[in-house]
Amino acid sequence: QRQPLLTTAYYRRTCPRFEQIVQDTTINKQISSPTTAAAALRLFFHDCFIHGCDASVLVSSTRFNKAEREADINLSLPGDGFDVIVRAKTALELTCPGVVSCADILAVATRNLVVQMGGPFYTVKLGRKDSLTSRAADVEGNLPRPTMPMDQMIKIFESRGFSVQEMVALSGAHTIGFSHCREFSSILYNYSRTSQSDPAYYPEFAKLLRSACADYQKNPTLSVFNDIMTPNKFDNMYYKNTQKGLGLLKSDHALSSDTRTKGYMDLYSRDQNAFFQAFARAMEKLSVYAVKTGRQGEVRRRDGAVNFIDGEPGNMKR
Ligand code: HEM
Ligand SMILES: [Ca+2]
Ligand SMILES: [Ca+2]
Repeated sequence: QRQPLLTTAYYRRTCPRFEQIVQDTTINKQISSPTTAAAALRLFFHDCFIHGCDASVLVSSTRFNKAEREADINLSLPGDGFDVIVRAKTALELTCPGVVSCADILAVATRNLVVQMGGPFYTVKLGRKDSLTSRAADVEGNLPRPTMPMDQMIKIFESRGFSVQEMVALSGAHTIGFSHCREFSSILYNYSRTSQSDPAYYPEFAKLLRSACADYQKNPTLSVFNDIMTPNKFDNMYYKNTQKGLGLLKSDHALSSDTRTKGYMDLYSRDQNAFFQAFARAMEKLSVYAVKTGRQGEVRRRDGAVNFIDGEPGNMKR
């Protein structure tokens, strides 16, 4: 696929305060809701892997269309991730109406929030257009699940041009944020530390998780930190944890035992600089993955709705 032309100067004349407005919004939002950074980072990943970084994940369902947001895997995306984008969009529409795409806001907000958590800076080029469609049916099978075989996880990344090493680097995102108990609880029982395919939980950690999640079937909102050591800091602790049996998801354990990924997990657990460099480069690459320019998309008036669909109520006319 041809790489469309994005530039860092895209809004320099049409919306010179773009960067400042997004920056003010992410800082205020992260202070009032500390879960925002992880929420936005996962939201961004789930957007980019489905038809590129085009804010398709932000679209709400209508009577006529079940949108990506309502795909099963996206139901757990927290409201704070959507809210920070809506806030920036609202401020930007007051300053430079109809100019800045939701896709650009999501890309820059995510980068800012990663940096605010202590993670590496990377350049985000601008000029993405927003998608004209969003379909829940396009999601399943195109995002990794914790119980997927490694072959399939690798395929999902490689089919989008991301190497095994880049997959491992991007997974370091699990250094922040939460997972719901239902995502890993079934493997907390009856696992064997010696079986190749079972996760090698440190026994005391498994015990802790079993008690934290004991009630999860009655209370599906129960969740735990992805990184129990430094949950609110973007660092390489995710890799150190998984090596010690403190990985949370089955996929985290798989990455540290599979021969194709283990070497990179070792490298990033030893060397935070190597991780930061690889993560920054992979995020920069992710942020331009399959983006839409020109007439392939539009600048939405609101994040949650495409501007006009024939005969569809609830959407603004052009
Ligand atoms: C490699 C395969 C991956 C799998 C199987 C996976 C799976 C998951 C699952 C099941 C959760 C818990 C969601 C919940 O219960 O609410 C989660 C959380 C998260 N994932 Fe991943 N993920 C993967 C890769 C990635 C990548 C590449 C990124 C970003 C670059 C990412 C960023 C996050 C973040 C930030 C959270 C925390 C979300 C929050 O706190 O709201 N993940 N992931
Ligand atoms: Ca998308
Ligand atoms: Ca951490």
